[in-house]
Amino acid sequence: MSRLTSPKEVREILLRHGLFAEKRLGQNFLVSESHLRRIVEAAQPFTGPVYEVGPGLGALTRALAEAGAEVTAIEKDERLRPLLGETLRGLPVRLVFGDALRYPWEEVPEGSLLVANLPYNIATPLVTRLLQTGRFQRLVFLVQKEVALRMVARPGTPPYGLLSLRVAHHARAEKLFDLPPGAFFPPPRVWSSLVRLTPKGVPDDPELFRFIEAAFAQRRKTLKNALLAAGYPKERVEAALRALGLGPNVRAEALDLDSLRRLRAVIYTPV
Ligand SMILES: C[S@@+](CC[C@H](N)C(=O)[O-])C[C@H]1O[C@@H](n2cnc3c(N)ncnc32)[C@H](O)[C@@H]1O
Repeated sequence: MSRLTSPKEVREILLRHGLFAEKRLGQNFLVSESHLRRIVEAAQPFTGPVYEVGPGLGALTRALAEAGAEVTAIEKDERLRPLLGETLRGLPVRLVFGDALRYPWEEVPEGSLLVANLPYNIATPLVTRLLQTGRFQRLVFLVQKEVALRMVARPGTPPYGLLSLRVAHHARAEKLFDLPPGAFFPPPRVWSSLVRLTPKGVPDDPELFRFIEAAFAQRRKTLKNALLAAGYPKERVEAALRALGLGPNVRAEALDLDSLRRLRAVIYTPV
């Protein structure tokens, strides 16, 4: 059986099934055996059911199942059904065909894991949603390097923003290693990174994030002007900045999650 770990093997199996890699679905298949192994290692131990989004040709799915994971794989591309039937034959994998953004993630068992080479166009909304469910104990996934940098960014650095804060609210974030375009077939235009998120079990806080969205809505403005533009009362904003020892020209991207949380609390404290 083909290991699917070279461009040649991937080209052959696609050809045999009359298929081609669909760019629209982010189909860049991982063809590097050593990276495959490192992804499986980063996800272990498999202390809960493993969900994979986008099994593609089944290379990662197979590696996970062979390492003892109980895998549910959700694939949008119905054309891959016969091919996955072949590559996953005999393995205890549950295949679901459909859009991962419509999957009932709120119903997965607590302590589940996500392990995936994510389609680039749904990575951010999907990861945000999975964190919000509070059901995952570990998420290990490949994304474009630029998205990985935003997920792990510290305040005051260019990639820091709403995504960094959403991730920081829910989880400890690590960027484990980078992969060159040549680790995939067809090769994407950009580098990718493996990210591991370890949720802290903190409930979602939609009101805090409405405030943070307002603070970051206009990055060129000062925090004060961004909040005024969003309708927060001037005297409360000024008083809160003073209470936190922040100058009137401070920008949202200079503040960490804790400072933004305190700022919001002071703005909302009745006088
Ligand atoms: C980057 S490829 C990864 C394939 C395979 N896991 C690998 O590592 O070689 C992304 C996969 O996600 C699938 N996909 C794209 N959008 C999806 C969606 N909304 N829901 C589920 N799967 C999706 C694509 O068809 C493709 O198989």
